[in-house]
Amino acid sequence: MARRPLVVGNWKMNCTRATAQQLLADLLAGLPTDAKAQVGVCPAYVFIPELGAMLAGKTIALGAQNVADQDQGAFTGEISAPMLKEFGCAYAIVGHSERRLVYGETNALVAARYAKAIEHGITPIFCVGETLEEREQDKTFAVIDEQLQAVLDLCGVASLSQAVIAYEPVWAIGTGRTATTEQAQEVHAYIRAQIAKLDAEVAEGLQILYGGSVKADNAAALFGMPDVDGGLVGGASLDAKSFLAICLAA
Ligand SMILES: O=C(CO)COP(=O)(O)O
Repeated sequence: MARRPLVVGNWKMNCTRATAQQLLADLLAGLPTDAKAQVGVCPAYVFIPELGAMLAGKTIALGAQNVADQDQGAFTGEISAPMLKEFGCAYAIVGHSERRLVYGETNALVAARYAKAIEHGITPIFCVGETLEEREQDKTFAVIDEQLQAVLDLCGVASLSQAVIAYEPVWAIGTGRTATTEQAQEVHAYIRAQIAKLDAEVAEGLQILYGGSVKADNAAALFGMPDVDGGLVGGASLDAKSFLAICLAA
């Protein structure tokens, strides 16, 4: 089964109201309608209503950078899946390393967020990946096993047919230090093989994105690897020209 490439821009906590609109307008103007890759953008929550309106009927998909583990209630600062759905979000990133490491989100919390996205028909972009220290201690696969297992325990392998996985080695995020194509392929193939042990069909159809210093000049090589199905792009997604070049490399 051929997997369609997917390229998603994670804008993180960047842009003003005006620059967010301009960036999206430039992407809409520059992305060919017959682009091979599905393209998505994940702006900060406050920009979602306006950008969602700009995207009505367009081919670029809208996503959020996180999603609550609850539907509604006394959860100050959280945004629920039904709220995101109402504003047209097709995707929600869960378990980004910045959430895990800066804000202390655990595997269990990430799995609960993932579950809510699935329950409400939002595709979670489930991030996994090791720190530099973990890689140096040869713990990469063990760390990824634990991150995956939390989601498998709560939601089962079938849920992955409605999800996307993003492998983001923490040491490659925002550092300009990209994983080599071989390093990325090795981990992507490992993730797919682990899932294939449980369900070969789900594993075959699963889009596994690479994230971590994806740029216009390394995207084609990364996306050319057999188990790399696109990218989750941070810094380079804030510049329309470079993000469009990355999209077209997929
Ligand atoms: O964290 C990332 C995407 O979610 C990657 O960020 P950079 O592309 O800036 O390294």
